[in-house]
Amino acid sequence: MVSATLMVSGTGEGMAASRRVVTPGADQRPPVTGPFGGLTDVVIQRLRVGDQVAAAKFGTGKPIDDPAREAQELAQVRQDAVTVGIDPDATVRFFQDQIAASKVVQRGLFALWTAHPDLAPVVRPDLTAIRTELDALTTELLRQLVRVRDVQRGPLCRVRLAEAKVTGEIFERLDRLHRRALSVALASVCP
Ligand SMILES: C=C(O[C@@H]1C=C(C(=O)O)C=C[C@H]1O)C(=O)O
Repeated sequence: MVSATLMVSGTGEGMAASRRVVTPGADQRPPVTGPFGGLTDVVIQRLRVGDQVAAAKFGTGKPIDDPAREAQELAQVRQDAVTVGIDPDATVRFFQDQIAASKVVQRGLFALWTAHPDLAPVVRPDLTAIRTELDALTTELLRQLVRVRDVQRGPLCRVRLAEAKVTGEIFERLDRLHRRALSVALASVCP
């Protein structure tokens, strides 16, 4: 039995974000399907880390936006893209979307927790540790981008992406806020 804070759709944006439910084998969900399944899976993992970032910042006066950190991340992925042989501009665009999506999550949760302080997290995670986790996800996302290169160029890119997006939303039980963030995060995957 795994206890997880799940985001349940249809109950108002973010309102269910802090509802504790116990799901049998939440770690055994079916995988997001199709050639973009792996990529979408990691994108969703990164969105969930956005919840942790929000919890680390909320009530501390730390702003959601950290332009210096963003610039450093984007410079790094530009360099990494060249190393692994994928388009640096497209890669930077993709990571700009990941950052924007994380901020959608953070803003949504800040708004929720401000309006409903009883739903605010009681434990404040360590932002430095979370950023280490984000860096690891960056490496994994780059790996996934290399894997999907040909599908991105193919005629069915949007169809395949829609498949991964919909199965991701359902299997990962994303609420409205996280679905909105997922749309932002996947916006530039297909040319
Ligand atoms: C995730 C954070 O919040 C924002 C989003 C970032 C990201 O998604 O990489 C980076 C910096 C911040 O603008 C953070 O501060 O680490």
